Amino acid sequence: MGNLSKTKEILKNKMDIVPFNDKENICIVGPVNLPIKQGEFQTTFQWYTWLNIDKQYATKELILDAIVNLDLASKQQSSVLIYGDFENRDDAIIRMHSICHTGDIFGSQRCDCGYQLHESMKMIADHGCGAIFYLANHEGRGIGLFSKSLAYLLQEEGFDTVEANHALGFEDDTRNYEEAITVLEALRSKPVTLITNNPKKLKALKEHGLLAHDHIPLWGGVTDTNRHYLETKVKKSGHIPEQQLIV
Ligand SMILES: Nc1nc2c(ncn2[C@@H]2O[C@H](COP(=O)(O)OP(=O)(O)OP(=O)(O)O)[C@@H](O)[C@H]2O)c(=O)[nH]1
Repeated sequence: MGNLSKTKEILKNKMDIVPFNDKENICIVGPVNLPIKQGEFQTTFQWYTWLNIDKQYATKELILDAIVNLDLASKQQSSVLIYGDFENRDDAIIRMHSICHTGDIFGSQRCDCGYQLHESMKMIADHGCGAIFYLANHEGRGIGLFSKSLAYLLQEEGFDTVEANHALGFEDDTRNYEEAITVLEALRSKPVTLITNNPKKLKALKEHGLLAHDHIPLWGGVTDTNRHYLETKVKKSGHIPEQQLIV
């Protein structure tokens, strides 16, 4: 303990650097053993997190030296929970979950995000092999938390979720899945089955040749306060209704 070069050797064994774009690499760290308990549901996932980092930090050593000065707490990172033999098993199921501060953390009933997060974690553990990507730069379908609160204020005046985004000058959905797909490709090369109702997510994976034929729909957690939001997903955002099961 306390020997700096030994500490770095331990950490470097759990780090992987993969190219992302012209300016950045992605540094993936893990697996970290993560026992979790949510009510009756209790299991252990293998947790990986990742950092988009300027290519000037080209080695693990340079990254480890830089982290104290990079103000990482103000740039929230994404992560992924893995269950089972994710690299090798043929039939892995995954969810690409967009962060929802209000739904996932506070249990907001304005949306179905908290339900989808917890339900998909259970589905993956029950299935025996899969991953849940928790995407930190997707808040409010890509508009950010502050803007989402403005959108909610407009919704209280009668706008639906899509109209509120447009009224603020945003697209309905500005999310991008390239970063998560790069990490997925580092963890596994075989196709996956996606837990989603969202055809844009299916399209993103399909373009990378990573999509198994079927998808797994995830409707539920409907309340009086999120029913209109869920209906708007189908009517305006193109989400696949409950009864239509094949891509
Ligand atoms: N702008 C905006 N974002 C919202 C609202 N309600 C939830 N969100 C965000 O929407 C994201 C979840 O997206 P959804 O479209 O509900 O679901 P999805 O991820 O596209 O599709 P599924 O995989 O089927 O769940 C999260 O980032 C939430 O923060 C809202 O009223 N306005």
